Amino acid sequence: MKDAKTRLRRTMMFVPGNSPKMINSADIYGADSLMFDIEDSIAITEKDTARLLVANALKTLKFHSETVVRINHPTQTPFGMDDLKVILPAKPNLIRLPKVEDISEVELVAAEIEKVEKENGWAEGTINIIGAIESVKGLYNVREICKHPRMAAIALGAEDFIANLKTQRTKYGIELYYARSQILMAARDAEIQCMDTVFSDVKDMEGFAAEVTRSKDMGFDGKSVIHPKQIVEVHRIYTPTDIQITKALKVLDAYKDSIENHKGVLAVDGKMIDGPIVVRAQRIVDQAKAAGVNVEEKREQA
Ligand SMILES: CC(=O)SCCNC(=O)CCNC(=O)[C@H](O)C(C)(C)COP(=O)(O)OP(=O)(O)OC[C@H]1O[C@@H](n2cnc3c(N)ncnc32)[C@H](O)[C@@H]1OP(=O)(O)O
Ligand SMILES: O=C([O-])CC(=O)C(=O)O
Ligand SMILES: [Mg+2]
Repeated sequence: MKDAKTRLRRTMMFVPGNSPKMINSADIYGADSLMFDIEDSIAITEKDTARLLVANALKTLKFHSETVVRINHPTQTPFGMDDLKVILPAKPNLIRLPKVEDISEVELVAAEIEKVEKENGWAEGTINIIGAIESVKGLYNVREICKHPRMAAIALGAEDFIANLKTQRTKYGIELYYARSQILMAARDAEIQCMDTVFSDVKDMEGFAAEVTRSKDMGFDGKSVIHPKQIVEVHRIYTPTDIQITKALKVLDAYKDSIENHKGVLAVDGKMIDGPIVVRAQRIVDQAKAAGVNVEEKREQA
């Protein structure tokens, strides 16, 4: 479970669960997580087919990416509990609980997971939950929701959220600023991850890059995406630059030296280094390593 709360999740790509073609090729695009959808991209008449297709894919295909299944809501729709019955035995890494509004909904899904883990002799925490806040009511309960032990991450579902807010999405996202901030604070307080919502215009790569940069700067761990070409852009934005990495290494090396040699206040390139700077430097190095950067090579180049 520890890994579920910390693993690299820069991108989580939605894959419609009724498309064998997209399901079969999804793993080649290098998303950190793949989210097979049986909720809003699937028509009511296709729910049974999508559920079975996704379960079958999970059982028979090998995935490098983390696997996530977005179920239908377990109490607000007649499909959610059946989704769990079919999907859980196929052992996805995470269940995406959409439109979550209350801790009781997380408890309901968690109880089903626990049952299936026990039946199969799997370790506790084999399957975890990512919730999606998609309404004001959900936002008001987000702190309690994030603290459930099965929760690995929380996400914003902006399309539904703005419908509930009775507004529209703007270029700068002012209408989502409060929700994004609140969800982030709740995630950090609960020590789980936080994913930003989809950007639906796949043609507008400039607008997409601007939104990803803003949400990364706010503190989000990653972005939900709907098309393979969005993956490359998010990974580029989320991977620290060479300059950031070498600077961070310098800070960490100086800090290590000051601890080992009992030195007092230290400075790097004329700038005083204190606790929070060391923490941020460590995060940059961790992010670079997680993204596959050879950090030792950068140290040699520094
Ligand atoms: C508000 C919400 O709930 S959002 C979440 C629900 N929405 C979704 O799940 C939508 C996911 N995305 C998609 O279905 C598609 O990207 C669409 C419909 C938007 C566009 O699809 P296409 O017109 O096929 O896009 P395009 O032709 O550019 O695709 C290029 C390739 O990427 C593949 N691809 C595109 N999107 C995806 C995806 N999400 N997952 C896997 N493969 C994909 C296509 O199959 C195609 O493969 P090919 O080159 O082997 O033929
Ligand atoms: O969770 C997401 O990003 C997609 C979604 O369902 C929404 O925006 O309503
Ligand atoms: Mg939604």
